[in-house]
Amino acid sequence: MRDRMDGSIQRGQTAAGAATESRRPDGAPATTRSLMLAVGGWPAWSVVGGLTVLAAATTATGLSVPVPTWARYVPLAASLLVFGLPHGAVDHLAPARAAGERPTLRWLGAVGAVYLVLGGAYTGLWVIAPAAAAVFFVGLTWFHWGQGDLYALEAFGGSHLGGRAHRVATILVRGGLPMLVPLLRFPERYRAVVDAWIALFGGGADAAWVTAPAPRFTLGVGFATLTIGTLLAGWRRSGGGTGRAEWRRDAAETGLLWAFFLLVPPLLAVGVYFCVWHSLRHIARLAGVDPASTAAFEKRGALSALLRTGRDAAPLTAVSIAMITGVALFVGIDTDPRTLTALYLVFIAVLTLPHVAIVTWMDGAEGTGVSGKQ
Ligand SMILES: CC1=C(/C=C/C(C)=C/C=C/C(C)=C/C=O)C(C)(C)CCC1
Ligand SMILES: [Fe+2]
Repeated sequence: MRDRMDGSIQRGQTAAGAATESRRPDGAPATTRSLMLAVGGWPAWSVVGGLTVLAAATTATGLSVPVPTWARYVPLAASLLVFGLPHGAVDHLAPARAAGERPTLRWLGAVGAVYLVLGGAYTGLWVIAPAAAAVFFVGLTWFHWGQGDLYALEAFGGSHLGGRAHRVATILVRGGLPMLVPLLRFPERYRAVVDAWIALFGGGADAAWVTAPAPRFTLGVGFATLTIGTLLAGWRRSGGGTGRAEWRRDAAETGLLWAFFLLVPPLLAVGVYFCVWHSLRHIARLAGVDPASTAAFEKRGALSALLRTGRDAAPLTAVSIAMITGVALFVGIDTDPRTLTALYLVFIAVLTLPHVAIVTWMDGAEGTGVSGKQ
């Protein structure tokens, strides 16, 4: 969908691209790239890189840094305000903007209906079959976080990305890093999180299959092979010049995330990743389709663009926090952080299904992700 021209991204073919270009004929595609680097690139690389170096140093020196139990919950708790919940709270405006239109009542109604139907159905599944709903949630996040990273790779340049098979493989690799790699190193902690989701619904909290060693070994070897194969395919396509540099960034990110999720305890790692990696990348995407945020970025920089998107996200973030607080009070949940985290994640799960539908629709409208052509 994007041809490379003089090192900038050409988005002419797409609905959003056409609108973007007509709004800013002076090089909007390059702005998409710098927005993704400034908002979705450097902050994520610094935080995830810093934590990985720290974790590697303590592991290598055998030094044990006791992380107090409550601290493990901090990033996930922070995601209520720090980019996590807010990144989805712009869904009512995002599809219209991705299509190069103004959000009208019709758009709002359509997004509301998607949330009501899919969110409602998925809530039902949690009540009827919590174990199946839990497995589905991990699979859904696997796809969605992979989809988010594929979009970012394209925004960075992405000329090493191939056709559909390579794109699907890239989604599987990028989504599997946060969803599968923690299981390989920390099965017990992984299982505790899944058990707590199921326990919320009173079911027998026993996801014993999570910690079974044989499938874990097979999954690990399979996923490592998929990672290497996907990177090799990208390397072959990348040729020389900027393509090779883009491939190098992809490979470095992939390696970094492998190390991060192998070294940092999962609750902490997934919480940090959700806030500064996935959510910030999506916010960079949102800012890129919103003329006001893009203008703010061009004039005053990344923080200004973030504040504008934050303003759009504020009302529905507040509604979501009120809803989850209401549910917690209504069911009289205890204040054990494990239970609160489980409730928060199930709440996120219910919001994530419609959110994924919206983002997948945006991919189609913009001709990106699996919908992208080479
Ligand atoms: C916390 C945690 C887990 C799952 C988290 C999930 C599934 C989060 C999903 C968040 C979403 C979808 C946000 C919206 O984009 C695991 C990997 C089971 C175990 C380790 C700790
Ligand atoms: Fe998302």
